[in-house]
Amino acid sequence: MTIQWFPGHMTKARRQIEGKLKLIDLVIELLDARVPLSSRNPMVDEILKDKPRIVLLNKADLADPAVTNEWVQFFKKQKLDALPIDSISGSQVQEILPRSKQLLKHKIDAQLRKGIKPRAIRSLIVGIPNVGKSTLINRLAGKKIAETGDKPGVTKAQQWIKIGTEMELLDTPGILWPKFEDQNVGIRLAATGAIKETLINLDDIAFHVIRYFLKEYPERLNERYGIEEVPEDLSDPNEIVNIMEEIGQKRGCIKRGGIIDLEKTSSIILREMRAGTLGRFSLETPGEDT
Ligand SMILES: Nc1nc2c(ncn2[C@@H]2O[C@H](COP(=O)(O)OP(=O)(O)OP(=O)(O)O)[C@@H](O)[C@H]2O)c(=O)[nH]1
Repeated sequence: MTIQWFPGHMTKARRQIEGKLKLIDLVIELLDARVPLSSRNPMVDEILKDKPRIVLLNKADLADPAVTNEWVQFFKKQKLDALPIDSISGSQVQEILPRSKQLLKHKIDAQLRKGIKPRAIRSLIVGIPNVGKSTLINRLAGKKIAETGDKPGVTKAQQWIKIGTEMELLDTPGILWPKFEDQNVGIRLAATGAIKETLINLDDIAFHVIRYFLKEYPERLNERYGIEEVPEDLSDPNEIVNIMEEIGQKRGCIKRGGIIDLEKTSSIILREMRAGTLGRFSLETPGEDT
């Protein structure tokens, strides 16, 4: 599996962000709480350099809360303040301003000591496509500013949006790219809907999802599909395909001649997983190989 990504786009995106960095005090790095590393640009430190930064683990409403907690600790060790949020309901979004002020406290205090009234913190949201940048901008602004959608690559058009009196946000987010060369990253991003399904074989994505759920959340597969036994050897692809076929059989995905329709089965698994029918889940944990 290879995903084509024109290197020229990366250079252009990087230059655009570097141009904006000069205008701002703070970067808000948006990651998907279910896949914080896979949804992270591998060159982000190099691109953002020493610009103060807070990390937001977005879509935390969909992620496994225990694993999200582990990620918060992981980022803390890297001296990064990570905050789980849900941009749709707005849960924890109100924490962004106090955390930003805390991060820039030395600068704000220095201004106050000189008798200067601190100006609004200028910030920029950065993240890969479909991570929720526009949804967060709209939530912070309290109105619809940016175009949102569930298809990757919708964000377009720049001005400062006032977030109360203490923060201003650039209305156009910085678009980063994920680590495409890693097959696991591609699969996890396709599983969470961050990259177009057409780029990766549906069966491949569902295969990896089922294997992960068998390992981490077997009880969910039992509840939903009646999968009572977890195969001993999860590294054996046959075992995983057997489980997928069992699901297909139960869901009536049968082709002519009694053959299980794996593509239809995969499509059902992915749809139900994304709709939350299989419960809240994370597809990677800190320390695990990505
Ligand atoms: N459940 C949940 N869904 C979210 C959250 N934030 C965004 N979404 C959904 O994720 C999808 C992508 O959100 P956008 O705000 O369009 O993402 P974006 O990063 O601006 O995407 P591009 O325009 O492609 O760069 C939409 O369907 C949103 O409704 C969240 O916190 N929780």
